Amino acid sequence: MNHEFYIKRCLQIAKNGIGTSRPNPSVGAVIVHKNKIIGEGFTSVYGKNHAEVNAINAVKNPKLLEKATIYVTLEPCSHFGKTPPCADLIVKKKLKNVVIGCLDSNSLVSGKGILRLQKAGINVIVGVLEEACREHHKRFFTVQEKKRPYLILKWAETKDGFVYPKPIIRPQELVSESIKNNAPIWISNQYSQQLVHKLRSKEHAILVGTNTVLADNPQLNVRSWFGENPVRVVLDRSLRIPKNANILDGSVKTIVICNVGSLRREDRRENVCFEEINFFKNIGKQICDVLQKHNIQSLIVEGGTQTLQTFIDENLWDEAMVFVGDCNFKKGVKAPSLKTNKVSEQNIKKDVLKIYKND
Ligand SMILES: NC(=O)C1=CN([C@@H]2O[C@H](COP(=O)(O)OP(=O)(O)OC[C@H]3O[C@@H](n4cnc5c(N)ncnc54)[C@H](OP(=O)(O)O)[C@@H]3O)[C@@H](O)[C@H]2O)C=CC1
Ligand SMILES: Nc1c(N[C@@H]2O[C@H](COP(=O)(O)O)[C@@H](O)[C@H]2O)[nH]c(=O)[nH]c1=O
Ligand SMILES: [Zn+2]
Repeated sequence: MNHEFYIKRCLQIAKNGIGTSRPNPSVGAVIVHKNKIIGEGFTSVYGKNHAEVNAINAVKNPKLLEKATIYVTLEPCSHFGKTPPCADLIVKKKLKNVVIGCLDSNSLVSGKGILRLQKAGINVIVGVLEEACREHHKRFFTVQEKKRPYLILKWAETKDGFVYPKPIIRPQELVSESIKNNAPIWISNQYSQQLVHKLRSKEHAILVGTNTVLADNPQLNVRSWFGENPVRVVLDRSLRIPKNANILDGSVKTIVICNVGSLRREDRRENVCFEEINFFKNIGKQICDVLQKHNIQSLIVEGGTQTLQTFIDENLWDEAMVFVGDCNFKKGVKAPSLKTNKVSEQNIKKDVLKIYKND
């Protein structure tokens, strides 16, 4: 049997649950009998069925299960969470073989799911396309193993390395009424922008710095794709962002991170959660701790340069997506500097998307 072929199919369908299954990993499961797929499933929204249950329920003739193989991207669970253990269901349905992409590193499950299957006399194979499965479950593994969200840095720069054509805006240049007229200056093209919205729909939260809000008045939502808007996170050390900024409109959950002691009663707003950190050191680490507290599984850091550089300098990032637009600014706010070799590059019309990984 071609195990890699069926695990590839599991990975393909597992993509459907990214962005909706969290904090559960989006697992893919495929049931095969005599080289024919007889059932498929991926993880439902949190609290509902796991992939294995959906795949088993999809099999029209349950009698075939006893002679079938189930393929899964991640070790079947063995604990009672929101739902009963999938390993127990596989034992109960008497599946013959289980082929697993990678082990679960959740201490409640790790190795225990496999043990349960083996004790019931089921043949278990582990580690088929292991690296690809770990990559697919990167958000889940980062939270489990590093106790922080999966961190994606993202920005657009000109060919000559700028993110904005003017010097940084000083707070005194802005009065609260004027922010409504502010908008981003686009470097990347409309196709790249749509790709960014797709990316936003897959990740749990999105963060920007204070100057970015003042200069761009961003919305940070998913308008050009489908799916949920990410939780907005904004740095506002001394709470200088005007209350009429789009980011504070309460349309999605928003977390404002300010300096210890700067929050006054009158700053509080509906649907905005204020969190205090110490802005003098380890800002990135403290932000991660705040996000971990809010159970955030992944974060896109969208800029500006100072905010992105904060995460780079603390070596707190997993991947970086840099869109290089087809233009030059000659001066302005410099792009962050990343001293890592890029792993891939693709053209989006005249833009180039460079992807870096931090191993
Ligand atoms: N091309 C692109 O992809 C993007 C471009 N931009 C552009 O970038 C420009 C803004 O970039 P930039 O000026 O770097 O600003 P940021 O948006 O990174 O905001 C910087 C501010 O955030 C707070 N802050 C962030 N990190 C730290 C830190 N480590 N320590 C203390 N305070 C911190 C500070 O606020 P405080 O001063 O109150 O202490 C600081 O002034 C804008 O003009 C925007 O248009 C922005 C995003 C993406
Ligand atoms: N200028 C620029 C970007 N800018 C980023 O996008 C934010 C605006 O988001 P929204 O208000 O949702 O459209 C802006 O504040 C900044 O973080 N992004 C890019 O992909 N390409 C670009 O050229
Ligand atoms: Zn399960």
